[in-house]
Amino acid sequence: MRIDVVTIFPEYLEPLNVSLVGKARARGRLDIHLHHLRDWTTDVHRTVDDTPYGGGPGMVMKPEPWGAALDAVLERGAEELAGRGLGEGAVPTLVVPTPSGRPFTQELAQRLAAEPWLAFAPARYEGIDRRVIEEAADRMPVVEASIGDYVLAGGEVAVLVMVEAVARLLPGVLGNAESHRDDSFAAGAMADLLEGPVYTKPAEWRGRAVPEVLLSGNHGLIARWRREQAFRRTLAMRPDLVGRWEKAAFDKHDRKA
Ligand SMILES: N#Cc1c(-c2ccc3ccn(Cc4ccc(CN5CCOCC5)cc4)c3c2)n[nH]c1N
Repeated sequence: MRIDVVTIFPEYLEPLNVSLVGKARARGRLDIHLHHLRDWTTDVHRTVDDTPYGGGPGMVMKPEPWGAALDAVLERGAEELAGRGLGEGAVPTLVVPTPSGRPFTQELAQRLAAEPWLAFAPARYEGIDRRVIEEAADRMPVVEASIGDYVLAGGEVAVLVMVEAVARLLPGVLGNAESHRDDSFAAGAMADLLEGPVYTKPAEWRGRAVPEVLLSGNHGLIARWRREQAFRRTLAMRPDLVGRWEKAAFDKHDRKA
């Protein structure tokens, strides 16, 4: 997968050089290109923002630098991907982090992980002039997404979240020991349930023992205990998911009947 990121804070994305994403890059599973938006400004001050039409708080990111930056991303990326046999005229899916976006979910991460090329447009200030998104949507798929119901100062943190969530789903990125098979929110027997508690050695620590069932070697009992713990955890932390899980479990049972 190729990923392009256009930002005025490339240093904010340093974490994409370490750990899981860093390893995926080193293994050639992920090819990330950072682009400094100010490289597409034309004034001596390298201005990227201006006052909002119609008044209101803060500043808005100017369309010209973004338009020129996205032009360059498309041109360079298409050339590189054509060189890898992805066919002429390839375009990325443009992901725009925004507080007014659709929820960034595991399902959306899985959808994006199936794409060969993503471009991220993390904004700052009050966001990007709307015409940039509309013009981009005329030439590539655009996904406007939010990582949660809280307010950040810009989109770079969201890019770190989204890239990690997508990267761990790419083939060969997670080792066997770290399967994403039982992820919360992933499809499967524990679909939509939160993970229950996990334990490792020692069997007793500061007077607290590991639940006996986990030491029993009885895999059926262990699996049942884990499902029960996952259900309890979900009921306590995310009762909104329990309904979804019950429906999925019922549908599954109903389909068998
Ligand atoms: N993903 C994600 C995000 C973001 C996010 C993502 C991208 C950008 C680019 C700029 N910002 C700052 C910003 C904050 C709030 C507002 C709304 N304004 C309405 C008028 O009153 C003032 C406030 C606009 C811009 C961003 C925030 N926040 N939270 C998420 N889950």
